[in-house]
Amino acid sequence: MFVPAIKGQGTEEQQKKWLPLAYKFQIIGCYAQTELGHGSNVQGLETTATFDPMTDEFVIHSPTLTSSKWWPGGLGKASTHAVVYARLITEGKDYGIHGFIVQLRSLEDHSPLPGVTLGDIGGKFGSGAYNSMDNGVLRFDHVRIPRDQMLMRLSQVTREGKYVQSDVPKQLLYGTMVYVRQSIVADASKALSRAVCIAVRYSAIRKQFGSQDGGPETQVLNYRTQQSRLFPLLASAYAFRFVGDWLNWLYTDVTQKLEVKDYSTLQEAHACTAGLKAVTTSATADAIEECRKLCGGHGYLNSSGLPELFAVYVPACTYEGDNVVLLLQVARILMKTVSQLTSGKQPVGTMAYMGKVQHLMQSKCAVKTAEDWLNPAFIQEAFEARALRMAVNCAQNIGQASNQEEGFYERSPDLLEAAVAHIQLIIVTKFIEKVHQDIPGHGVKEQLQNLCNVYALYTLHKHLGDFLATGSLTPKQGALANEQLGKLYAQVRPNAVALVDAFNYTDHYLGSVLGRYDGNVYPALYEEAWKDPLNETVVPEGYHEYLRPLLKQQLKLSRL
Ligand SMILES: CCCCC/C=C\C/C=C\C/C=C\CCC(=O)SCCNC(=O)CCNC(=O)[C@H](O)C(C)(C)COP(=O)(O)OP(=O)(O)OC[C@H]1O[C@@H](n2cnc3c(N)ncnc32)[C@H](O)[C@@H]1OP(=O)(O)O
Ligand SMILES: Cc1cc2nc3c(=O)[nH]c(=O)nc-3n(C[C@H](O)[C@H](O)[C@H](O)COP(=O)(O)OP(=O)(O)OC[C@H]3O[C@@H](n4cnc5c(N)ncnc54)[C@H](O)[C@@H]3O)c2cc1C
Repeated sequence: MFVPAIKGQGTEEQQKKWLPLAYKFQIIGCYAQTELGHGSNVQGLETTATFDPMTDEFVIHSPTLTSSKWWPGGLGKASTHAVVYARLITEGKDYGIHGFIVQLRSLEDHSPLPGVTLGDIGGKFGSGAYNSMDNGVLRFDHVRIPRDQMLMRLSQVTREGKYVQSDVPKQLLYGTMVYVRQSIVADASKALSRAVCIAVRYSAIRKQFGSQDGGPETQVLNYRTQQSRLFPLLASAYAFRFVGDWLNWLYTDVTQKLEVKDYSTLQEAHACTAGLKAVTTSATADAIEECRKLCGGHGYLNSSGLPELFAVYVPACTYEGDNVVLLLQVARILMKTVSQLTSGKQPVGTMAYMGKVQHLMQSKCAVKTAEDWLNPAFIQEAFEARALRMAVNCAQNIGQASNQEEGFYERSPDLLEAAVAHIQLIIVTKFIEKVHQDIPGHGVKEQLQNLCNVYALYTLHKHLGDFLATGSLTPKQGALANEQLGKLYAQVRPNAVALVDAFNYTDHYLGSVLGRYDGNVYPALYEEAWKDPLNETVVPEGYHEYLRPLLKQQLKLSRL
């Protein structure tokens, strides 16, 4: 994040100076935004950067305990520099949050520079790999930096101390977060597909209970309940991959537009990255835990790979924007779009469907049989109607409040659901678009088509309340969707293992005895147990000190 921050907010000159140093690891940088007292509310940060025209320097200071930087990854032990976000004060006026490059440690011996106090914030959730990340705490006591270490692409402070705003939107200050949020969506698919690969492979190996005619035991993957819990997660892994690819395209497109000062798609980029980050990370965190349960008792062993995957993954719901906070950003943009519908302004990009308001508010779903749900046009329209009607309902309810902000606050739980509906529509749409493209490989398209339908109909089934409450579907149509879903699971079953093998993960990368490619699970589990340090001794440490006296005493008592 240090590098993208300099790329996005630094002038060409600043980029020329700092980026080669970072690329060659001659300096190590971190992204120091969050403080002890404020993370979500970036405008509430308290660290100050006060310009001193006498010396042509900024004085970086932490005025309160709550202004201590808290969480930045790489800060605690490794970083020599940070991009620090602080309130810029010049000529006695507070101009709000800006980025500054600040050296923290000596390049000679790595000791903190004068006025800098820093360290690691301590152990984190689980005993997994995230504890190898040195998330840190940082305080400044009037630390001076040259004026040219303010990141000056978006605004500048002159030698005289005059504040000059460039003609670019101030939201570009948040550009690094937009970049990382789109990477996090791609990362969600990776984490989810790892968990699903382990659970599918193991479910094909694991057998429980005999068949009714006394034949061999049943692979747990053949249980309908196992399929109905697992196959939607498999479909989600593919869905997130495709929407992640599309989001990467959108981000690249926005970046190219920004270079020629076209800011028209900035809002779209913010809404899509924030919303997709929130929906995909929440779904992935839940799915990894579900995969653990799908592996029964063995899923709880560290050697299954799932506990560590969960512990490392779950903060994704919080970092780079708490998911609820991000969904409320999407909701704000939805409300703005709804309010502009009456003025005739045509929504664009992923909001374009809202332009069909007249039709979608009254449309009746034409599904009559379970097979009708295989028609992508029916799926698309049902998701569009649900999302639009939820947004319009929210807007109408907010409109009845005494003021907009109060209404937004009161209706925020409904707004969250409306935002989720909009984002799920994007995921479904991008999956449908994907399966309409040319897809090489015999039968691959058909499999992707099945997964696309599983993702859409499972999402519909899970959120059926939304579809019914908005009148987008009848209860009968909801039941038909569920009936079709069951048929789809049966079609996915013969290819389930191939569909996870297609992720092409090595055993080393998966790090799971349950998810081994060769399926040799039981010998591997048995062997793994013996590697436990507890098994290095037969008689445990502490036996003579604690257990023996206790056992002896019991023996004496029983002889009395
Ligand atoms: C690099 C490779 C990555 C690989 C990825 C894999 C894994 C990643 C691994 C680890 C990640 C590790 C660490 C994570 C690091 C961090 O967590 S860094 C800290 C991140 N912090 C946050 O995300 C804070 C969340 N808060 C915010 O984003 C914002 O402050 C806010 C919630 C959006 C509110 O801001 P505020 O200024 O109050 O805005 P307001 O609501 O008033 O909106 C003003 C207008 O600005 C628009 N807007 C808001 N955000 C953006 C944006 N990002 N881009 C564009 N526009 C934005 C908003 O829509 C408003 O527009 P109007 O037109 O005025 O309505
Ligand atoms: C592993 C990890 C790595 C991190 N790395 C970095 C880093 O490198 N650099 C950095 O600067 N930061 C980093 N962070 C900080 C991270 O970005 C913040 O923790 C995150 O943005 C959430 O902010 P917060 O902690 O202030 O949560 P809070 O905002 O305090 O959230 C607490 C609760 O309040 C709710 N809430 C908050 N505001 C609202 C609202 N307006 N409406 C409704 N509900 C609300 C939230 O939903 C949540 O339930 C990291 C955090 C973690 C966990």
